[in-house]
Amino acid sequence: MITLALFGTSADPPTKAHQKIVSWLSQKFDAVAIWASDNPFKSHQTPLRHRSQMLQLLMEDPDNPRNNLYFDAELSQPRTLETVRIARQKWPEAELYLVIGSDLIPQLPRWYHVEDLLSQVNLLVVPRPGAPIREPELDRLRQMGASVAIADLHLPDVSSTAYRQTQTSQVLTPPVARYIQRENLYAYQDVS
Ligand SMILES: Nc1ncnc2c1ncn2[C@@H]1O[C@H](COP(=O)(O)OP(=O)(O)OP(=O)(O)O)[C@@H](O)[C@H]1O
Ligand SMILES: O=C(O)c1ccc[n+]([C@@H]2O[C@H](COP(=O)([O-])O)[C@@H](O)[C@H]2O)c1
Repeated sequence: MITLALFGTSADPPTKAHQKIVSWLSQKFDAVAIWASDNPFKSHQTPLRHRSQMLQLLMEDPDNPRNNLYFDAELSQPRTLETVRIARQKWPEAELYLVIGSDLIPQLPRWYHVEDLLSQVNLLVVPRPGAPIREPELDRLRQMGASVAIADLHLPDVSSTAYRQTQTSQVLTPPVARYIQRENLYAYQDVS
């Protein structure tokens, strides 16, 4: 049995935090599957094909020495239950760990068929600055059948939203910043 981490993101755009998460997972798990997807709860500023391209650029980082990262466009489903169904077909021998930041804990009970989802994966929560992990919320997930672990990982306080609002390229990895410049994405538009 191998351990497989599943990390999906809207990647609009992917930041240095996403990069750190992927590097850490690559060191801790036998294999890591990543994908960019549309989020049923959000609208996105950039077409999925660009977000997928930018996410793949994270894999070029020399901090990812292990050859165990898989970008997989077939996993790119808005509903994670569908992603997990596909992952189970592809890696039938794997124990699955669904990775989410702690900011997603309060909304997880509203995900599509969440109890079915939680019965098929372990949950690995990555602490996010500004999103404290509250025990009652974890208990609620456990009551829904979740097996929860907390990652021992310290991440920068950066977000895709902050990038979209300020275009501060320090929150991006250099290949992603170059891609955005080349494709002229997230161009500042003053509509006032
Ligand atoms: N700085 C961070 N620390 C911890 N987890 C993070 C961080 N940034 C993103 N994540 C986690 O990575 C996953 C994908 O995040 P997402 O692509 O939505 O980034 P985001 O910065 O939250 O985007 P947006 O600002 O557009 O909502 C989610 O599980 C999220 O919780
Ligand atoms: O399955 C759901 O109902 C569901 C609801 C919201 C978000 N998700 C998934 O959660 C992952 C992270 O989303 P995001 O926007 O926080 O990067 C991404 O793969 C989404 O498809 C899934």
